[in-house]
Amino acid sequence: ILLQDHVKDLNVVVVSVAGAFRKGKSFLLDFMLRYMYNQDSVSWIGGNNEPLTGFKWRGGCERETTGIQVWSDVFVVDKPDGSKVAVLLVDTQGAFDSQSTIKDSATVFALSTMTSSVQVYNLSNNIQEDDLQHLQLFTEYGRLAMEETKTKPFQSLMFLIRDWSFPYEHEYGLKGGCKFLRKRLEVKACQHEELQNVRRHIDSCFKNIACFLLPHPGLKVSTNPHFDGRLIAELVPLLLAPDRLVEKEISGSRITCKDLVEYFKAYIKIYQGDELPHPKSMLQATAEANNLTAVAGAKELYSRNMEQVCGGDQPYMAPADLEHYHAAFAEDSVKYFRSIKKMGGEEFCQRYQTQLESEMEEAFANFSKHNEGKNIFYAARTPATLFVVMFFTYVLSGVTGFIGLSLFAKLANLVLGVALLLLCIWAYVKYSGEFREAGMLIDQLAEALWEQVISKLLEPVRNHLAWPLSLLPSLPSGATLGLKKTN
Ligand SMILES: Nc1nc2c(ncn2[C@@H]2O[C@H](COP(=O)(O)OP(=O)(O)OP(=O)(O)O)[C@@H](O)[C@H]2O)c(=O)[nH]1
Ligand SMILES: [Mg+2]
Repeated sequence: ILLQDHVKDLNVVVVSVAGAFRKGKSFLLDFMLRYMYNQDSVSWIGGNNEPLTGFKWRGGCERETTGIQVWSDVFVVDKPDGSKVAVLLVDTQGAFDSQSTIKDSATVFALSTMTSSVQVYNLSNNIQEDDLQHLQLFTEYGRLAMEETKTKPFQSLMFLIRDWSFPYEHEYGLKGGCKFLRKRLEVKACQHEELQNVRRHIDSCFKNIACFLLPHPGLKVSTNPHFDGRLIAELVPLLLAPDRLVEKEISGSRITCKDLVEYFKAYIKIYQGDELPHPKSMLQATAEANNLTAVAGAKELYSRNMEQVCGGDQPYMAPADLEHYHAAFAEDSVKYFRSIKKMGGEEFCQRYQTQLESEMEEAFANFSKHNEGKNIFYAARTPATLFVVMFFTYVLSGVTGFIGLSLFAKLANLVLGVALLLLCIWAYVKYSGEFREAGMLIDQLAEALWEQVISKLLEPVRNHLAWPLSLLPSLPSGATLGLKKTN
């Protein structure tokens, strides 16, 4: 549609209508079509007996329009300044129907707002606070997908209020609408911050904001055909008369039909990807926030308790005791988590409890490591192992040299030299903090030697001489050094 030869290089004007489902959006767009097809005629609005065709509309309670639809004819209009522009009319899927998630509704609304120069926000009866909140959510979702600019990201927004029934307070039409809107969007010092934020957000998103009050088409229409017609006849040219057309701009520059295709593709790709957060229903978002706060509070309680028994300034503690404390504190924290009132129900809450438990396990692993670091025997294990190796090879080289096996003696001496070298490197690393990878390698080597050879060799001796050798490091399993828990 947009790449036809006669339009592709013209600046584009995109008028879109969006809002909740079943509120007469497609119906209104069909009047816009009548206007565009019969622009030169004063009676463009048509007779009472002409069927209203174009974008498919119907009565009933189930949704009709799905997705985003553009009218297949792009209208070429001469503006008063002599330039030619292409006008595109866009119908959208109604928000909040029973088959769409909040994300679906937000995506349709955001995409149509991002790609239109005039967005008509179609509402019924009144502007409610939730209408503003949804507008805020949807436009924010749109803004996220666009490149960040200092200017306002979107162009014109027209609140269109159908079935306005308070003309005695604010008269029908644009003038009454703008007066009403000014009052509704006013930011007052006495307002709650939440209300102020919504209003500021909407103001920061659109360059122009207007409002039009349209009466109920019901009885008045059948008894007085000119009544409603007059207002529709007023509304449509406001949006579509040649001198009122607003060309689509993206980051400050006007775009052509051809460009619009590229923008559509790019935006759709962003919404298909995983980069954007998921817009959620109010209950879900609130429940998540409740649960996350409770998880954070419970975890904080756990960390504080653990800090008290094994924090940085506390001495080394036997791992078994530490585990004991961990179990008790974790239980307390879960109890605390469960005692906080949260929205979302049991199953939802259970998911966050599992998250809390795994976070505490993670924290415990860190506390344990920290605790092990405080054991001086653990720290001394590498040099101890190297010393044992050196001692053993020294004796071995002496004995083998004495009985004439000089090759063995030389080999033992070589190992002795390597062990000594490793010890020197290790000491340098510990002292300077440089070449930490080399230090870690030596630690690993020593640990493997200790676990695989020395501790096995020492096993029988340890069994015979239980007490003195219990001082030898045998971490991490079952060290009995450290302080006993006091109640
Ligand atoms: N009360 C009222 N009804 C209207 C108005 N305009 C149109 N309708 C009726 O609203 C019904 C739905 O019209 P559609 O144009 O199909 O509504 P829609 O918003 O496009 O609906 P979806 O495509 O499902 O989102 C039709 O029966 C129209 O006659 C209006 O201003 N007030
Ligand atoms: Mg529709």
